[in-house]
Amino acid sequence: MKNQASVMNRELISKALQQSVIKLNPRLMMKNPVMFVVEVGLIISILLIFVPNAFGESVSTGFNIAVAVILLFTILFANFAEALAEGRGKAQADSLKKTKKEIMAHRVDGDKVMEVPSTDLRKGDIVRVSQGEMIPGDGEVIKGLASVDESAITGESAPVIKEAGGDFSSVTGGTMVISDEIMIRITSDPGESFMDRMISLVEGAERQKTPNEIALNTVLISLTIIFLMVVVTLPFMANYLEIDLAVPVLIALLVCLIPTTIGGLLSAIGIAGMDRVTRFNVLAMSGKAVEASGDINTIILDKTGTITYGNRMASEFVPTDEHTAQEVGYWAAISSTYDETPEGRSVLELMKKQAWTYDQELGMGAEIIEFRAETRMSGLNLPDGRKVRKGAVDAVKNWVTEQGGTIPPSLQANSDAIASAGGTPLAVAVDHTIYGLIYLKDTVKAGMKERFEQMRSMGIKTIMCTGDNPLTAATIAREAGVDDYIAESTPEDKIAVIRREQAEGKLVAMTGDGTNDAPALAQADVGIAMNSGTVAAKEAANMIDLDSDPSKIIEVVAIGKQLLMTRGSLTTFSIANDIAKYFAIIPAMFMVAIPQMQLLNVMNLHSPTSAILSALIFNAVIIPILIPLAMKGVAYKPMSSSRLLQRNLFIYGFGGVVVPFIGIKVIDLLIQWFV
Ligand SMILES: Nc1ncnc2c1ncn2[C@@H]1O[C@H](COP(=O)(O)OP(=O)(O)OP(=O)(O)O)[C@@H](O)[C@H]1O
Ligand SMILES: [K+]
Ligand SMILES: [Mg+2]
Repeated sequence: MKNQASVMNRELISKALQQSVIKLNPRLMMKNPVMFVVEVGLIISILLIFVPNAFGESVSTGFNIAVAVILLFTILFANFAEALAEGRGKAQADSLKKTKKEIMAHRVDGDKVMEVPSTDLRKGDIVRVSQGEMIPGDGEVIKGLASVDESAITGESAPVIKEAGGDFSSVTGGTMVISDEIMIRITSDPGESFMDRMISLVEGAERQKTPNEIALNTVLISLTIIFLMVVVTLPFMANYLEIDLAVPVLIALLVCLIPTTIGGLLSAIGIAGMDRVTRFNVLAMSGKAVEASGDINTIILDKTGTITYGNRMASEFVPTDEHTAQEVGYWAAISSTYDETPEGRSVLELMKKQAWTYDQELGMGAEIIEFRAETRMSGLNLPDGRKVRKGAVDAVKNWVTEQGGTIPPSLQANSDAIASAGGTPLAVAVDHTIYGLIYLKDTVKAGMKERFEQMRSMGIKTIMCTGDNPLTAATIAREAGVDDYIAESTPEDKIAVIRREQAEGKLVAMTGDGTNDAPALAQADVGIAMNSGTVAAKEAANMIDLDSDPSKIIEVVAIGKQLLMTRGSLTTFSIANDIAKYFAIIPAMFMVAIPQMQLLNVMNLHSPTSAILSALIFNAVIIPILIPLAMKGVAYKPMSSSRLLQRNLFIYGFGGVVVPFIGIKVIDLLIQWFV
């Protein structure tokens, strides 16, 4: 994603110009009712050029042609805004498509290995990928460990470790294995891969109007209908005053009154917002998620892999009372014989590093108790009847007590010492005896404290939710600088926290990487999964951060706020504008018949004709003038939302009334020699 198409290059502009003409098709136009009304006006005014008396009172052919030309440009400008916004996504999609090529995969069928094209792979297929080979499809590592170059999708050149079991098990098609060998279970059918989704996303194929946009559109349509009724009834009232109003004049009045500025820019604003998120290397699955992030009050983060680097490694075996470190290591290793999680394998690595041995045969034929977030334990039930466990200290304590064992006196102090240093203690037990602890080390990602400080200044509360013990949680929470934390939380607890906040009327974002985070990611208003995380997490989320940086939420929130502000500001501006145009046109229409109307001609415009045309020209050119603002968004500074609102109301409301007076006057001065 980092190899972006430059913001405005020649090719982009020429394609957008083409699209602006193609979009004149009334069937496409109908999707934007405000601009569709302008198009109907255009058709009528063209008709009047050829049949001037079609609706009675006629005006000069020159005026008729002028109105038609200005209306045509009004529509073209609006189309251009939308096409330009869409064009950037299309250019990105094209460059992504180029990286997508067909490759050969080694599909494993039982003990046969078959060479098949990647397009033949289906969900559930198992493939083997070795050093130097491209990963043929999205999937989950089921065996082995490899370093993978994901720069094709993330733009990040440093390789990442992918391994079975843990939160780093998901792989993406099109990325490259640069060392070792892994077995992968394919998780997507052809055409539904991550890359496919990414392409259709940036291409805008999946773009749907957000609820906010639909609401605003409804307001704009209502305004249009109201003004349409006003303009249609106007001739009857005028008739009563014995004034004849020509149809082209009425069309010009209508187009000036209806909210064409925001109507023309609305979809460009939305598309550009999505595009800005993508440029921060975040994939948003819907515009709704981007908008919601602008109003986020609370952010829930998981600890391991989100706030910390997540490579929780065994660094020491700590015995209790009469036991030795070797004994702890021995039983920790036995319990980890089949534990494919990074924590489990790091135990075996620490044994190797210490050059301590254990009976590798002992675990053979044992019943495997896999690690689960709910039990927070893993281990084996040995064939000889002994049960070996390792896991969160409180979980193992409960398990030992249930079997009638006692808790060694020194356990608590040792475990507290590890936890207060920010480490995770895992207790190791066989039946009713606790041998000691495994010290799992992890570190807080760099720069977290400053980032959480920034969130606080944006008025966002941060809560860390972890399955870890309270002491470790407290230490990491302090180190990272989050506002609040919840320890020993199960997946259900994470959802409960989100629901509690939502019940208070708050909008909640959740970041996470694990399968156990998936339900919470789905429950949150904005769920951001780390790209390093599991397939389940990525599927449940409505955004994926390709850089796996949880503090990226700051940028996403800023973009969301900016999107909402831009839309609000331009709507205010557009409607304020129309008031000024009203003052230009209404006096002009009645001036000839009612000389007193001259009083209302506050702008002292040259003639009725030039007044109407100036207003109409201003109405058209304001659209392209505002395109850069619609695309870039109005500037966002972290401050309270009420102050922001006041500031924007002043700039865009007051500015919206004043600017047209000046603009129309200038245009009037310029065209007075022609009319
Ligand atoms: N392989 C394992 N075997 C036994 N116990 C484990 C294993 N891995 C983790 N644990 C224990 O289970 C607890 C919960 O782990 P898990 O990774 O599910 O936490 P979590 O809820 O995702 O929170 P976070 O990711 O923020 O730490 C850990 O704190 C640890 O005590
Ligand atoms: K208008
Ligand atoms: Mg986790």
